[in-house]
Amino acid sequence: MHIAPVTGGCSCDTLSDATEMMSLSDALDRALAQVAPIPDIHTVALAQSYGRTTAKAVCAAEAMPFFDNSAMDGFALRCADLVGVNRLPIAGTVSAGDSPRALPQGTALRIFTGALLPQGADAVVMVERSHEAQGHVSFTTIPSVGDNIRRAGSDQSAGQKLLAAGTRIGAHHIGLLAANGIEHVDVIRRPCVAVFSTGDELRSGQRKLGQIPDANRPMLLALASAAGADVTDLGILPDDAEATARALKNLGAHYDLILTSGAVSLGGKDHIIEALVAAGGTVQGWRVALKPGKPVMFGKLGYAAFTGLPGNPFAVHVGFHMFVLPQIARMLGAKPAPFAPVPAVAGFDWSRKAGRAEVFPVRLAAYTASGLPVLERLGHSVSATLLPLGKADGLAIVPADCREISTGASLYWRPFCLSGEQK
Ligand SMILES: Nc1nc2c(c(=O)[nH]1)N[C@H]1C(S)=C(S)[C@@H](COP(=O)(O)OP(=O)(O)OC[C@H]3O[C@@H](n4cnc5c(N)ncnc54)[C@H](O)[C@@H]3O)O[C@H]1N2
Ligand code: MOO
Repeated sequence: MHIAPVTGGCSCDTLSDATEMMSLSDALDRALAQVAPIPDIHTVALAQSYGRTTAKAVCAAEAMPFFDNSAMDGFALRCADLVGVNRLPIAGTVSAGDSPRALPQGTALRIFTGALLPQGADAVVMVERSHEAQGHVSFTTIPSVGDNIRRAGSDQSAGQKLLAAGTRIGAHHIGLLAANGIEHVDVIRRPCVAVFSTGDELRSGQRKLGQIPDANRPMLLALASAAGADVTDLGILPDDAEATARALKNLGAHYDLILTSGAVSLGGKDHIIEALVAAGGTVQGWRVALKPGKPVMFGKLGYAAFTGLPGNPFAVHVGFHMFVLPQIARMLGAKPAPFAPVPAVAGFDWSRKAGRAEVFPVRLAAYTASGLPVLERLGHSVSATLLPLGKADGLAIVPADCREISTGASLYWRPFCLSGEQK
Protein backbone atom coordinates (compact mmCIF):
# COMPACT_ATOMS: atom_id res chain seq x y z
CA MET A 1 0.00 0.00 0.00
CA HIS A 2 1.15 3.56 -0.62
CA ILE A 3 0.53 6.27 1.91
CA ALA A 4 1.38 9.84 0.99
CA PRO A 5 3.78 11.40 3.46
CA VAL A 6 2.18 13.44 6.16
CA THR A 7 3.48 16.87 7.17
CA GLY A 8 5.75 16.53 10.19
CA GLY A 9 5.36 12.76 10.14
CA CYS A 10 6.67 9.59 8.55
CA SER A 11 5.27 6.65 6.62
CA CYS A 12 2.79 4.21 8.07
CA ASP A 13 5.44 1.56 8.70
CA THR A 14 6.47 2.91 12.06
CA LEU A 15 3.60 4.15 14.09
CA SER A 16 4.14 4.48 17.73
CA ASP A 17 4.26 8.01 19.07
CA ALA A 18 3.00 11.50 18.70
CA THR A 19 5.69 12.56 16.21
CA GLU A 20 3.94 10.39 13.60
CA MET A 21 0.65 12.13 13.97
CA MET A 22 -0.61 15.10 12.00
CA SER A 23 -1.26 18.24 14.01
CA LEU A 24 -4.88 19.34 14.13
CA SER A 25 -4.34 22.11 11.61
CA ASP A 26 -2.45 19.80 9.21
CA ALA A 27 -5.24 17.27 9.53
CA LEU A 28 -7.89 19.87 8.77
CA ASP A 29 -5.92 21.04 5.72
CA ARG A 30 -5.68 17.40 4.55
CA ALA A 31 -9.39 16.88 5.10
CA LEU A 32 -10.30 20.04 3.18
CA ALA A 33 -7.85 19.28 0.35
CA GLN A 34 -9.91 16.18 -0.52
CA VAL A 35 -13.08 18.15 -1.32
CA ALA A 36 -13.95 21.02 -3.64
CA PRO A 37 -16.94 23.35 -3.92
CA ILE A 38 -19.77 21.64 -5.83
CA PRO A 39 -20.45 23.54 -9.05
CA ASP A 40 -23.99 22.21 -9.67
CA ILE A 41 -26.85 24.61 -9.03
CA HIS A 42 -30.50 23.63 -8.51
CA THR A 43 -33.51 25.93 -8.41
CA VAL A 44 -35.89 24.96 -5.62
CA ALA A 45 -39.20 26.32 -4.38
CA LEU A 46 -38.70 28.56 -1.34
CA ALA A 47 -40.74 26.16 0.78
CA GLN A 48 -38.24 23.41 -0.04
CA SER A 49 -35.16 25.52 0.60
CA TYR A 50 -34.76 25.03 4.37
CA GLY A 51 -31.24 23.79 5.12
CA ARG A 52 -30.03 24.31 1.55
CA THR A 53 -27.13 26.64 0.71
CA THR A 54 -27.48 29.62 -1.62
CA ALA A 55 -25.52 29.31 -4.86
CA LYS A 56 -25.52 33.06 -5.50
CA ALA A 57 -26.42 36.19 -3.62
CA VAL A 58 -30.18 36.71 -3.42
CA CYS A 59 -31.21 40.32 -4.09
CA ALA A 60 -34.49 42.15 -3.63
CA ALA A 61 -36.41 42.91 -6.81
CA GLU A 62 -38.30 45.78 -5.17
CA ALA A 63 -37.84 48.38 -2.48
CA MET A 64 -39.51 47.62 0.87
CA PRO A 65 -42.01 48.57 2.16
CA PHE A 66 -43.59 48.32 -1.27
CA PHE A 67 -45.83 51.35 -0.53
CA ASP A 68 -46.36 54.05 2.15
CA ASN A 69 -48.43 52.43 4.88
CA SER A 70 -49.65 52.96 8.40
CA ALA A 71 -47.49 51.67 11.27
CA MET A 72 -50.45 51.87 13.71
CA ASP A 73 -54.18 51.45 14.04
CA GLY A 74 -55.57 55.01 14.14
CA PHE A 75 -56.56 57.87 11.86
CA ALA A 76 -54.89 59.07 8.68
CA LEU A 77 -55.08 62.83 8.20
CA ARG A 78 -53.46 65.83 6.62
CA CYS A 79 -51.62 67.81 9.35
CA ALA A 80 -52.53 71.15 7.73
CA ASP A 81 -56.22 70.31 8.31
CA LEU A 82 -55.65 70.47 12.08
CA VAL A 83 -54.47 74.07 12.20
CA GLY A 84 -56.76 75.82 14.70
CA VAL A 85 -58.96 72.67 15.19
CA ASN A 86 -58.44 69.27 16.78
CA ARG A 87 -61.56 67.51 15.46
CA LEU A 88 -62.26 66.09 12.00
CA PRO A 89 -65.18 64.21 10.42
CA ILE A 90 -64.42 60.52 9.69
CA ALA A 91 -64.70 59.94 5.95
CA GLY A 92 -64.38 56.12 6.02
CA THR A 93 -62.10 53.20 6.87
CA VAL A 94 -58.97 51.81 5.19
CA SER A 95 -57.96 48.23 6.00
CA ALA A 96 -54.74 46.38 5.08
CA GLY A 97 -55.13 45.18 1.50
CA ASP A 98 -57.56 47.99 0.46
CA SER A 99 -56.91 50.38 -2.41
CA PRO A 100 -58.28 53.51 -0.73
CA ARG A 101 -59.60 56.63 -2.39
CA ALA A 102 -57.71 59.86 -1.70
CA LEU A 103 -58.26 61.51 1.68
CA PRO A 104 -61.00 64.13 1.24
CA GLN A 105 -59.91 67.63 2.30
CA GLY A 106 -60.61 68.41 5.98
CA THR A 107 -61.42 64.81 7.01
CA ALA A 108 -59.76 61.79 8.68
CA LEU A 109 -59.86 58.17 7.53
CA ARG A 110 -59.89 55.36 10.09
CA ILE A 111 -56.84 53.27 9.16
CA PHE A 112 -55.40 49.91 10.29
CA THR A 113 -51.77 48.78 10.59
CA GLY A 114 -50.24 47.91 7.23
CA ALA A 115 -52.96 49.63 5.18
CA LEU A 116 -51.91 51.68 2.15
CA LEU A 117 -51.76 55.34 3.14
CA PRO A 118 -54.46 57.23 1.23
CA GLN A 119 -53.20 59.88 -1.14
CA GLY A 120 -53.18 63.29 0.60
CA ALA A 121 -52.66 61.89 4.12
CA ASP A 122 -49.33 62.83 5.72
CA ALA A 123 -49.65 61.48 9.29
CA VAL A 124 -51.40 58.81 11.31
CA VAL A 125 -52.58 59.43 14.88
CA MET A 126 -52.74 56.29 17.05
CA VAL A 127 -56.21 55.32 18.17
CA GLU A 128 -55.04 55.71 21.81
CA ARG A 129 -54.49 59.45 21.16
CA SER A 130 -57.99 60.00 19.76
CA HIS A 131 -61.59 60.13 20.83
CA GLU A 132 -64.37 59.14 18.46
CA ALA A 133 -67.96 60.45 18.77
CA GLN A 134 -70.84 61.08 16.40
CA GLY A 135 -68.90 60.46 13.22
CA HIS A 136 -66.04 62.74 14.26
CA VAL A 137 -62.65 62.16 15.82
CA SER A 138 -60.80 64.53 18.14
CA PHE A 139 -57.15 64.21 19.07
CA THR A 140 -55.19 64.49 22.32
CA THR A 141 -51.94 65.10 20.44
CA ILE A 142 -50.74 67.43 17.71
CA PRO A 143 -49.37 65.24 14.91
CA SER A 144 -46.34 66.06 12.80
CA VAL A 145 -45.90 65.18 9.14
CA GLY A 146 -44.69 61.57 8.83
CA ASP A 147 -45.95 60.37 12.22
CA ASN A 148 -46.64 56.60 12.25
CA ILE A 149 -46.04 56.22 8.53
CA ARG A 150 -43.75 53.52 7.17
CA ARG A 151 -42.42 55.06 3.99
CA ALA A 152 -41.96 53.05 0.78
CA GLY A 153 -38.33 51.91 0.53
CA SER A 154 -37.46 52.87 4.13
CA ASP A 155 -36.40 49.30 5.10
CA GLN A 156 -34.49 48.43 1.92
CA SER A 157 -33.99 49.63 -1.63
CA ALA A 158 -34.50 47.64 -4.83
CA GLY A 159 -31.45 45.46 -5.48
CA GLN A 160 -30.62 45.18 -1.76
CA LYS A 161 -28.62 42.02 -1.04
CA LEU A 162 -30.80 39.80 1.15
CA LEU A 163 -28.59 36.71 1.41
CA ALA A 164 -24.94 36.23 0.50
CA ALA A 165 -23.84 33.29 -1.65
CA GLY A 166 -22.99 30.32 0.57
CA THR A 167 -25.69 31.05 3.18
CA ARG A 168 -27.25 28.01 4.83
CA ILE A 169 -30.95 28.84 4.56
CA GLY A 170 -32.75 28.93 7.91
CA ALA A 171 -36.35 29.66 8.81
CA HIS A 172 -35.61 33.38 9.24
CA HIS A 173 -34.09 33.53 5.75
CA ILE A 174 -37.18 31.85 4.31
CA GLY A 175 -39.32 34.50 6.03
CA LEU A 176 -37.16 37.31 4.63
CA LEU A 177 -37.31 35.96 1.06
CA ALA A 178 -41.04 35.26 1.31
CA ALA A 179 -41.63 38.86 2.51
CA ASN A 180 -39.85 39.98 -0.65
CA GLY A 181 -42.13 37.90 -2.85
CA ILE A 182 -39.30 35.52 -3.80
CA GLU A 183 -40.68 32.07 -4.57
CA HIS A 184 -37.62 30.19 -5.84
CA VAL A 185 -33.95 30.08 -4.81
CA ASP A 186 -30.83 28.85 -6.57
CA VAL A 187 -29.04 26.46 -4.25
CA ILE A 188 -25.95 24.27 -4.41
CA ARG A 189 -26.63 20.61 -5.05
CA ARG A 190 -26.51 18.74 -1.76
CA PRO A 191 -23.25 16.80 -1.37
CA CYS A 192 -23.95 13.09 -1.83
CA VAL A 193 -22.53 11.40 1.24
CA ALA A 194 -22.43 7.63 1.62
CA VAL A 195 -22.00 6.07 5.04
CA PHE A 196 -21.04 2.56 6.00
CA SER A 197 -19.84 0.80 9.10
CA THR A 198 -17.30 -1.97 9.33
CA GLY A 199 -17.15 -4.80 11.81
CA ASP A 200 -18.18 -8.43 12.15
CA GLU A 201 -19.33 -7.62 15.67
CA LEU A 202 -22.11 -5.30 14.50
CA ARG A 203 -25.57 -6.88 14.56
CA SER A 204 -29.13 -5.61 14.65
CA GLY A 205 -31.81 -7.63 16.43
CA GLN A 206 -30.75 -10.82 18.22
CA ARG A 207 -27.12 -10.63 19.40
CA LYS A 208 -24.65 -13.20 20.65
CA LEU A 209 -22.25 -12.32 23.47
CA GLY A 210 -19.45 -10.28 21.88
CA GLN A 211 -21.72 -8.63 19.34
CA ILE A 212 -22.99 -5.03 19.58
CA PRO A 213 -25.48 -2.79 17.75
CA ASP A 214 -24.22 -0.37 15.09
CA ALA A 215 -24.18 3.06 16.77
CA ASN A 216 -22.02 4.92 14.29
CA ARG A 217 -23.94 4.58 11.05
CA PRO A 218 -27.25 6.04 12.31
CA MET A 219 -25.32 8.80 14.07
CA LEU A 220 -23.26 9.69 10.99
CA LEU A 221 -26.31 9.60 8.72
CA ALA A 222 -28.08 12.02 11.07
CA LEU A 223 -25.04 14.28 11.46
CA ALA A 224 -24.38 14.46 7.70
CA SER A 225 -28.03 15.05 6.93
CA ALA A 226 -28.23 17.88 9.51
CA ALA A 227 -25.12 19.37 7.90
CA GLY A 228 -26.95 19.61 4.56
CA ALA A 229 -25.88 16.40 2.80
CA ASP A 230 -27.98 13.96 0.79
CA VAL A 231 -27.13 10.76 2.64
CA THR A 232 -27.02 7.13 1.52
CA ASP A 233 -26.86 4.24 3.94
CA LEU A 234 -24.51 1.58 2.58
CA GLY A 235 -24.93 -0.74 5.54
CA ILE A 236 -22.27 -2.77 7.32
CA LEU A 237 -19.21 -4.25 5.65
CA PRO A 238 -17.49 -7.31 7.08
CA ASP A 239 -13.95 -7.28 8.53
CA ASP A 240 -12.54 -8.52 5.26
CA ALA A 241 -10.22 -6.44 3.07
CA GLU A 242 -11.15 -8.13 -0.22
CA ALA A 243 -14.90 -7.93 0.38
CA THR A 244 -14.50 -4.29 1.41
CA ALA A 245 -12.39 -3.51 -1.67
CA ARG A 246 -15.06 -5.12 -3.90
CA ALA A 247 -17.77 -3.06 -2.20
CA LEU A 248 -15.74 0.14 -2.64
CA LYS A 249 -14.73 -0.52 -6.24
CA ASN A 250 -17.16 1.74 -8.13
CA LEU A 251 -18.42 3.94 -5.33
CA GLY A 252 -16.11 6.84 -6.16
CA ALA A 253 -18.16 7.78 -9.21
CA HIS A 254 -21.44 8.08 -7.31
CA TYR A 255 -20.66 10.11 -4.21
CA ASP A 256 -18.92 13.31 -3.20
CA LEU A 257 -17.85 11.91 0.14
CA ILE A 258 -17.67 8.42 1.59
CA LEU A 259 -17.64 8.08 5.37
CA THR A 260 -16.66 4.91 7.14
CA SER A 261 -16.14 4.08 10.78
CA GLY A 262 -13.90 1.44 12.27
CA ALA A 263 -11.07 -0.73 10.92
CA VAL A 264 -8.72 2.20 10.48
CA SER A 265 -6.36 1.56 13.37
CA LEU A 266 -3.66 -1.06 13.84
CA GLY A 267 -5.54 -4.25 14.66
CA GLY A 268 -5.16 -7.32 12.47
CA LYS A 269 -8.63 -6.72 11.09
CA ASP A 270 -8.21 -2.98 10.55
CA HIS A 271 -8.28 -3.22 6.79
CA ILE A 272 -9.89 0.00 5.55
CA ILE A 273 -6.65 1.47 4.22
CA GLU A 274 -5.68 -1.75 2.46
CA ALA A 275 -9.16 -2.06 0.94
CA LEU A 276 -9.24 1.57 -0.17
CA VAL A 277 -5.91 1.22 -1.95
CA ALA A 278 -6.94 -2.12 -3.51
CA ALA A 279 -10.09 -0.43 -4.82
CA GLY A 280 -7.94 2.19 -6.59
CA GLY A 281 -8.10 4.86 -3.90
CA THR A 282 -5.33 6.82 -2.24
CA VAL A 283 -4.55 7.74 1.34
CA GLN A 284 -3.62 11.38 1.82
CA GLY A 285 -3.28 11.53 5.58
CA TRP A 286 -3.59 9.21 8.56
CA ARG A 287 -3.49 9.65 12.31
CA VAL A 288 -3.91 12.96 14.03
CA ALA A 289 -2.78 14.19 17.44
CA LEU A 290 -6.34 14.24 18.72
CA LYS A 291 -8.11 12.41 21.51
CA PRO A 292 -10.42 10.80 20.65
CA GLY A 293 -10.09 10.28 16.94
CA LYS A 294 -6.39 9.56 16.55
CA PRO A 295 -6.62 6.96 13.73
CA VAL A 296 -8.72 9.14 11.39
CA MET A 297 -7.76 8.82 7.72
CA PHE A 298 -8.30 11.12 4.72
CA GLY A 299 -8.18 9.86 1.18
CA LYS A 300 -9.74 9.78 -2.25
CA LEU A 301 -11.64 7.14 -4.13
CA GLY A 302 -12.12 8.24 -7.72
CA TYR A 303 -14.01 11.52 -7.59
CA ALA A 304 -15.10 11.03 -3.98
CA ALA A 305 -13.34 12.15 -0.83
CA PHE A 306 -12.95 9.24 1.58
CA THR A 307 -12.87 9.93 5.31
CA GLY A 308 -12.21 6.93 7.51
CA LEU A 309 -13.28 7.63 11.07
CA PRO A 310 -12.23 5.42 13.98
CA GLY A 311 -14.63 2.84 15.35
CA ASN A 312 -15.18 4.14 18.88
CA PRO A 313 -18.48 6.04 18.78
CA PHE A 314 -17.36 9.18 20.59
CA ALA A 315 -14.29 9.33 18.30
CA VAL A 316 -16.73 9.20 15.37
CA HIS A 317 -18.74 12.05 16.80
CA VAL A 318 -15.67 14.19 17.40
CA GLY A 319 -14.09 13.31 14.04
CA PHE A 320 -17.29 14.35 12.30
CA HIS A 321 -17.34 17.77 13.98
CA MET A 322 -13.63 18.38 13.54
CA PHE A 323 -13.18 17.25 9.93
CA VAL A 324 -16.35 16.15 8.16
CA LEU A 325 -18.46 19.21 8.98
CA PRO A 326 -15.77 21.46 7.42
CA GLN A 327 -15.57 19.12 4.39
CA ILE A 328 -19.33 19.39 3.84
CA ALA A 329 -19.25 23.17 4.38
CA ARG A 330 -16.50 23.51 1.76
CA MET A 331 -18.44 21.41 -0.76
CA LEU A 332 -21.41 23.72 -0.19
CA GLY A 333 -19.30 26.79 -0.91
CA ALA A 334 -19.41 27.99 2.71
CA LYS A 335 -16.38 28.93 4.76
CA PRO A 336 -15.76 26.14 7.29
CA ALA A 337 -16.51 27.50 10.74
CA PRO A 338 -13.84 27.15 13.45
CA PHE A 339 -14.42 24.04 15.57
CA ALA A 340 -14.70 25.69 18.98
CA PRO A 341 -15.25 29.40 18.53
CA VAL A 342 -17.00 30.29 21.79
CA PRO A 343 -15.03 31.40 24.87
CA ALA A 344 -15.96 29.90 28.23
CA VAL A 345 -14.36 29.02 31.55
CA ALA A 346 -13.78 25.68 33.21
CA GLY A 347 -16.01 24.74 36.11
CA PHE A 348 -13.76 21.77 36.97
CA ASP A 349 -10.21 20.70 37.85
CA TRP A 350 -8.51 18.17 35.61
CA SER A 351 -5.01 16.70 35.19
CA ARG A 352 -4.30 15.03 31.89
CA LYS A 353 -1.52 13.51 29.82
CA ALA A 354 -0.15 15.98 27.25
CA GLY A 355 0.52 14.98 23.62
CA ARG A 356 -2.84 15.11 21.87
CA ALA A 357 -5.45 17.85 21.76
CA GLU A 358 -8.51 16.54 23.55
CA VAL A 359 -12.19 17.05 22.89
CA PHE A 360 -14.69 16.26 25.61
CA PRO A 361 -18.42 16.66 26.22
CA VAL A 362 -19.46 19.59 28.38
CA ARG A 363 -22.59 20.83 30.07
CA LEU A 364 -23.35 24.51 30.48
CA ALA A 365 -23.50 24.73 34.28
CA ALA A 366 -23.67 28.50 34.94
CA TYR A 367 -22.47 31.89 33.77
CA THR A 368 -19.72 34.03 35.31
CA ALA A 369 -20.54 37.53 36.53
CA SER A 370 -19.22 38.82 33.19
CA GLY A 371 -21.51 36.48 31.26
CA LEU A 372 -19.07 33.76 30.17
CA PRO A 373 -20.40 30.18 30.15
CA VAL A 374 -19.04 27.97 32.93
CA LEU A 375 -18.61 24.45 31.59
CA GLU A 376 -18.79 21.18 33.48
CA ARG A 377 -16.72 18.36 32.01
CA LEU A 378 -18.72 15.18 31.41
CA GLY A 379 -17.37 11.64 31.24
CA HIS A 380 -13.87 10.28 31.76
CA SER A 381 -12.18 10.51 28.35
CA VAL A 382 -13.57 7.15 27.27
CA SER A 383 -14.24 7.14 23.56
CA ALA A 384 -16.19 3.88 23.52
CA THR A 385 -19.28 5.40 25.19
CA LEU A 386 -21.71 8.06 24.08
CA LEU A 387 -23.39 8.26 27.49
CA PRO A 388 -21.85 11.62 28.57
CA LEU A 389 -23.01 13.16 25.28
CA GLY A 390 -26.60 12.48 26.28
CA LYS A 391 -26.40 15.29 28.86
CA ALA A 392 -23.98 17.50 26.94
CA ASP A 393 -24.63 20.98 25.53
CA GLY A 394 -21.55 20.91 23.35
CA LEU A 395 -17.91 19.92 22.94
CA ALA A 396 -14.90 21.67 24.46
CA ILE A 397 -11.27 21.32 23.43
CA VAL A 398 -7.89 21.67 25.12
CA PRO A 399 -4.62 21.93 23.17
CA ALA A 400 -2.10 19.09 22.92
CA ASP A 401 0.31 20.61 25.46
CA CYS A 402 -2.33 21.11 28.17
CA ARG A 403 -1.57 19.09 31.35
CA GLU A 404 -3.70 20.84 33.91
CA ILE A 405 -7.00 22.68 33.92
CA SER A 406 -8.16 24.47 37.06
CA THR A 407 -11.55 25.92 37.83
CA GLY A 408 -11.81 29.34 36.23
CA ALA A 409 -9.31 28.62 33.43
CA SER A 410 -10.33 29.85 30.00
CA LEU A 411 -11.62 27.28 27.56
CA TYR A 412 -13.16 27.18 24.09
CA TRP A 413 -16.20 25.20 23.07
CA ARG A 414 -18.72 24.51 20.38
CA PRO A 415 -22.31 24.54 21.55
CA PHE A 416 -24.34 21.93 19.66
CA CYS A 417 -26.64 24.66 18.32
CA LEU A 418 -23.76 25.73 16.04
CA SER A 419 -23.58 22.34 14.37
CA GLY A 420 -26.88 22.19 12.56
CA GLU A 421 -27.64 25.64 11.21
CA GLN A 422 -24.57 27.51 10.08
CA LYS A 423 -24.46 31.00 8.80
N1 LIG B 1 -2.54 -0.92 19.29
C1 LIG B 1 -3.39 0.09 19.14
N2 LIG B 1 -4.67 -0.14 19.33
C2 LIG B 1 -5.55 0.88 19.19
C3 LIG B 1 -5.09 2.16 18.86
C4 LIG B 1 -3.72 2.37 18.63
O1 LIG B 1 -3.26 3.48 18.32
N3 LIG B 1 -2.91 1.30 18.78
N4 LIG B 1 -5.99 3.16 18.77
C5 LIG B 1 -7.17 3.03 19.57
C6 LIG B 1 -8.09 4.06 19.22
S1 LIG B 1 -7.66 5.60 19.73
C7 LIG B 1 -9.24 3.82 18.60
S2 LIG B 1 -10.37 5.09 18.37
C8 LIG B 1 -9.61 2.53 18.10
C9 LIG B 1 -10.04 2.70 16.66
O2 LIG B 1 -9.90 1.54 16.00
P1 LIG B 1 -10.57 1.26 14.60
O3 LIG B 1 -10.86 2.52 13.91
O4 LIG B 1 -9.72 0.32 13.91
O5 LIG B 1 -11.96 0.67 15.01
P2 LIG B 1 -12.35 -0.81 15.37
O6 LIG B 1 -11.19 -1.52 15.91
O7 LIG B 1 -13.02 -1.35 14.21
O8 LIG B 1 -13.39 -0.51 16.49
C10 LIG B 1 -13.02 0.12 17.69
C11 LIG B 1 -14.15 -0.03 18.69
O9 LIG B 1 -15.30 0.59 18.20
C12 LIG B 1 -16.39 -0.33 18.10
N5 LIG B 1 -17.17 -0.01 16.91
C13 LIG B 1 -16.74 -0.07 15.65
N6 LIG B 1 -17.73 0.27 14.81
C14 LIG B 1 -18.80 0.52 15.57
C15 LIG B 1 -20.12 0.91 15.27
N7 LIG B 1 -20.51 1.10 14.01
N8 LIG B 1 -20.98 1.10 16.28
C16 LIG B 1 -20.58 0.90 17.57
N9 LIG B 1 -19.32 0.56 17.91
C17 LIG B 1 -18.45 0.35 16.92
C18 LIG B 1 -15.72 -1.67 17.98
O10 LIG B 1 -16.58 -2.71 18.34
C19 LIG B 1 -14.54 -1.49 18.89
O11 LIG B 1 -14.94 -1.66 20.22
O12 LIG B 1 -8.55 1.63 18.17
C20 LIG B 1 -7.83 1.66 19.43
N10 LIG B 1 -6.88 0.64 19.39
O1 MOO C 1 -8.57 8.34 20.24
MO1 MOO C 1 -9.52 6.88 19.97
O2 MOO C 1 -10.01 7.72 18.72
O3 MOO C 1 -11.05 6.82 20.54
O4 MOO C 1 -9.47 6.92 21.69
